[in-house]
Amino acid sequence: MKIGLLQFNVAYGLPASNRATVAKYLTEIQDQAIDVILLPEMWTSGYALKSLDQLADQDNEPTGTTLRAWARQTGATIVGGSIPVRQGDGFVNRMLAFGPDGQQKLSYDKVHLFSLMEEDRYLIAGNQTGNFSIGTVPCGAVICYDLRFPEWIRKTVIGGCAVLFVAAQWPTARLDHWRLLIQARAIENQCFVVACNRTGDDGRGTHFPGHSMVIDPWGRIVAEADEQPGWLWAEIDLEQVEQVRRTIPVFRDRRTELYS
Ligand SMILES: NC(=O)CCC(=O)C(=O)O
Repeated sequence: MKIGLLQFNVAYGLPASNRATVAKYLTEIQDQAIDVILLPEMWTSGYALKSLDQLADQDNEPTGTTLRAWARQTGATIVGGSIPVRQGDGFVNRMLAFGPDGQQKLSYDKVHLFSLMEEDRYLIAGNQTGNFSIGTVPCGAVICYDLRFPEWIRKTVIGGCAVLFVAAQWPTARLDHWRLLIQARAIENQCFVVACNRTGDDGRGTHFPGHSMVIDPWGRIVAEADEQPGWLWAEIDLEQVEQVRRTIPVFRDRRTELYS
């Protein structure tokens, strides 16, 4: 599976500009055989939570149509980071994925809202795991702060997951946590973790370090970006998942009578 992670400097409160940025990066990869593309968290709006009335999608639009068109155009599954979407009287932080045939594969609403960035004041939390498949490969998805909840990720992986996608806006102040948590989640769940973070400054005092990463089921770094915006590429060998699960049979050895 060939994967492209697109980390970029999300323009605060400017969805049209952010859509144009991604579209421009996608022109760089025409005619390449790519299986999956991953975008960062809240990539249309940034954390402009006070302006969600104007910035959020309605019924997943217009971003749903854009992601669908990009998936068809690139021939890749697009795991579309996340975007704010109006939901009833409030808003959710939602990840959508579309296959190369334009079919929607996933709608996952961030479950753990990050109070340090006031998400709990402005957003409604999801309550369903993000399981989907790419071809025959079982995949899972979580969003940023969800990474700190191993019990939630275990539940996602038990639902079937060889590759876990993570979309993030994770600040530089906790870059060491970002790198360690991604590796830990890969080791304990014996799956690939593909994690895309944004770069740049949000203009409000928070800096984001990029460092998008791909980790294999043994916890080794397959690819890691630096702070610069752009593509990170990785090719992953899915057979490694079963190899690692055979070597240390963690899933067989769980004591589910003691915990679920
Ligand atoms: N956008 C987020 O959920 C940020 C999470 C974060 O920074 C953390 O330390 O956790």
